[in-house]
Amino acid sequence: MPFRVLVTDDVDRDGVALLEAEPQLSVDEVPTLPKEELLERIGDYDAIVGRSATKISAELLRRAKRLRVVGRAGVGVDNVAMDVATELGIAVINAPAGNTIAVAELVFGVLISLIRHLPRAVESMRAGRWDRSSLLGTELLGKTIGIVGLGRIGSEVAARAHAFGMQVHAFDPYVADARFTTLRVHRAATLDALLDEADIVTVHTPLTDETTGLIGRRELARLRPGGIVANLARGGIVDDGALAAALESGHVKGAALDVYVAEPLAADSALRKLPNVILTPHIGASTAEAQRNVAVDACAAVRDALLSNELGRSMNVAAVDGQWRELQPAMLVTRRAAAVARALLADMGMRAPQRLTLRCGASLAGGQQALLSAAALGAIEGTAEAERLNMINARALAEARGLELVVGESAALPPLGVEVSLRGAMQELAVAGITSAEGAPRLTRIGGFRVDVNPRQTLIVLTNRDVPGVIGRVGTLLGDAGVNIAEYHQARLAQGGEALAVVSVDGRVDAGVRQRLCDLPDVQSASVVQFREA
Ligand SMILES: NC(=O)c1ccc[n+]([C@@H]2O[C@H](COP(=O)([O-])OP(=O)(O)OC[C@H]3O[C@@H](n4cnc5c(N)ncnc54)[C@H](O)[C@@H]3O)[C@@H](O)[C@H]2O)c1
Ligand SMILES: O=C(O)CC[C@@H](O)C(=O)O
Repeated sequence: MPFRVLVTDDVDRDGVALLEAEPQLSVDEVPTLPKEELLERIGDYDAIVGRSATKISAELLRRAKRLRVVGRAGVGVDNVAMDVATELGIAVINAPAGNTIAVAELVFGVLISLIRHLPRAVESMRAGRWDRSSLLGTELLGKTIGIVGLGRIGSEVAARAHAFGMQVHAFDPYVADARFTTLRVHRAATLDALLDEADIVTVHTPLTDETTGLIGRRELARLRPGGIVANLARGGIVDDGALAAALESGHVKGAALDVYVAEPLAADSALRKLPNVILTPHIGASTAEAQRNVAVDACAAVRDALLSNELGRSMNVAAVDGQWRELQPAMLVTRRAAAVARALLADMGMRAPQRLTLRCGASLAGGQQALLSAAALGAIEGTAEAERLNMINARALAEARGLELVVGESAALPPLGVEVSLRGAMQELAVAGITSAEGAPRLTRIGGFRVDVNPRQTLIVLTNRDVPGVIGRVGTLLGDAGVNIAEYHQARLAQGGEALAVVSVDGRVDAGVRQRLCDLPDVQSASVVQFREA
């Protein structure tokens, strides 16, 4: 059955066409739906793609029993209940870069409109007047622009501000000095320092707890008299009430707003009546180029997530710096190692490990967070509802069970090696593996035993006394049970001592066969690890 994708909010055609081109995808394109209708329909879809108009609420996500992917043709995901999506294992994919230029250009559009009184000039001409004297403006040249948030858009605003001959200052505690230097931007040590210097303040941060009300009454008062404020980022970063008061008192000379706490802005909002304010209806990203860019970007990523389980672009899966495909073998061996450790400990009577420690070789350092998700997945799969368990929610689910997750690099491992260690109150077991560019991933160590086996389909792990005849008896028993052996690796610590065998077999091994293995002479334990599909 094809995956069903609901596309809404006027996502650009070029993006939708990418989805429609796939025979395995069935696409329904609808205008922005009223909340109740969307709640009714969402249960039929595997993915939804939209812009900011459709609210992907917790209620909607919980109704969406099939949903695997939310695609956002744009940057902001403040319309998506991200925590709930993560809890349910639903990937949230956005298009972070495609509308950067559109917003940066609009910043200068609205600033020049403000300081040259363009709306009044146009209006006066339409009214048949010739009011040149009341339309005396000011210039950008030589003025100081204070950029709050030197990310994608803030950086493009900085580049354009230079072109206008402005002094460019910015405040962004999360951006390194080197970036300020490259962009030729003066770093303000604090927001207050920025406000002290700026003639124009423009915000380009996300809306977070920290940035809500970032520019409030105190900050506006700090701005020099006659200052200008622009918010084309998210409603609420600039406190509208405080801004209105500062504009009415004349302390702030002008403001430009494209975004509002509640959108659409109420028809009777007091903001609409403020003097010298340019209001636009959230059109920062509304250029043909930007809409095409974000639609193509988001739809391609949604397609790949559905058809190839490619989650590297998902915001709520651990970041892997664009190396999702390259990390697949390492993720697989990590997940398998964790599954083996969990199964062996469970057979020793320890079903609730308290701590999972993942160590990665040097070449896997950039993928540590994704690999930790893979380890968490391996550690709980088989004991959680498979339908809803994936790389996105595995860590949250594991932690909810009290499993502490730790990851770090280890110089003792080969560059492409991993080791998953699970620890309970009394026992600890480490399972190591390795991946290579060419071959299949291999498990290389179980506890103290060196092994060499490809963890595919089903693994039987036996402990036995190192005496003659055990391998033959195991082989015969499995053969009689119709279980085909793919690989058999026998390891021992010392001749005649304890030995461990890992047997990779095709298909399933039932409880009866396992019991008969346990009952064989000289076999001390037999565990069966049935791997889930990758
Ligand atoms: N008006 C529109 O149509 C439109 C379109 C696109 C993006 N946006 C909004 O613009 C904003 C910026 O987008 P972007 O793509 O540049 O994001 P980005 O993530 O590239 O940059 C955001 C920057 O804000 C900084 N930041 C975070 N918290 C901060 C704080 N407390 N103080 C100072 N800096 C802080 C971050 O370090 C980062 O550098 C977002 O809110 C986005 O939703 C609006
Ligand atoms: O046009 C839109 O859908 C919103 C654009 C913008 O705010 C974004 O978050 O990308």
